[in-house]
Amino acid sequence: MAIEFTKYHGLGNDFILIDNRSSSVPVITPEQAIKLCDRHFGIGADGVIFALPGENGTDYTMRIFNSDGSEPEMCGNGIRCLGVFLADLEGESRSKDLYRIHTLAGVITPQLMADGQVKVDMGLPKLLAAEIPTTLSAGDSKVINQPLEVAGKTWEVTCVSMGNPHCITFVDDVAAIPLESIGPQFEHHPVFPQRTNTEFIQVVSRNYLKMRVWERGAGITLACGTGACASLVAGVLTGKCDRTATVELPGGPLEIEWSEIDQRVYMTGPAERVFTGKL
Ligand SMILES: N[C@@H](CCC[C@H](N)C(=O)O)C(=O)O
Repeated sequence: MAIEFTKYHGLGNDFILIDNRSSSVPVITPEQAIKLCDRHFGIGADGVIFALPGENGTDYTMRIFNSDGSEPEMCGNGIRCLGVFLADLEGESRSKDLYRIHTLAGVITPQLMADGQVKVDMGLPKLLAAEIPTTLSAGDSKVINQPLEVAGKTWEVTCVSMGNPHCITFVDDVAAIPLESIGPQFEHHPVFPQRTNTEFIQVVSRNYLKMRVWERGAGITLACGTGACASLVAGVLTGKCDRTATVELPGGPLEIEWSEIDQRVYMTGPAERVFTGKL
């Protein structure tokens, strides 16, 4: 059976997108996703994303497999790519610019803007330890500036869930962080029962943050949308930044806002089609 795919990226966080609208079961298994994501023996990507029929009255459902075959609840850069992919698939029959997407993190709404950017209502951040989940604090308390021992050093971490878990550490110089060696130690730390994504943040000003990320199930990536949202929320919780900021990632900038009005997080950034192919 031939399966068509399109490769997209959001600031270098790259995905294989598959039109799965005729079935609610992904046409690729997690094991196959691992092979497709391989950068030497496959297509090469940080994950595989499926556009499935909508559930619970939504327009579509998004599912995603990380490059290690695990299934995360949400993906910020991926959902911007999905928005553009859906618009391409619908072509002339497209009647709207805003899609309601069912995800494991709830309903997320990417909106295609006139300037080509995609603005996403990423929903409410979750802040309680049990929701992250982490055992770093009592389940019903927040995890803000908590000490965590990793690689023989004590790090002050703040944890935020954007549907998926994030552990954020503020540092003086992101370039000096040995991400390759310490990333996996954060990801697999026993205080994170579902593993974690880990963000290192340098506060350049109250509206400009520099970020490097180690992603659960994917390792070092050039950008992480949920990570940028979680980091801004962590910056506000720790008093380090304003509620609106540019988060500069190795792949480029994302504009993030944690709205004072509705407490939801909004992310704006690009999504680019790279090429199409057939498996
Ligand atoms: N790159 C993504 C996040 C993808 C999921 C993550 N690896 C996880 O397992 O939670 C983003 O842009 O948010």
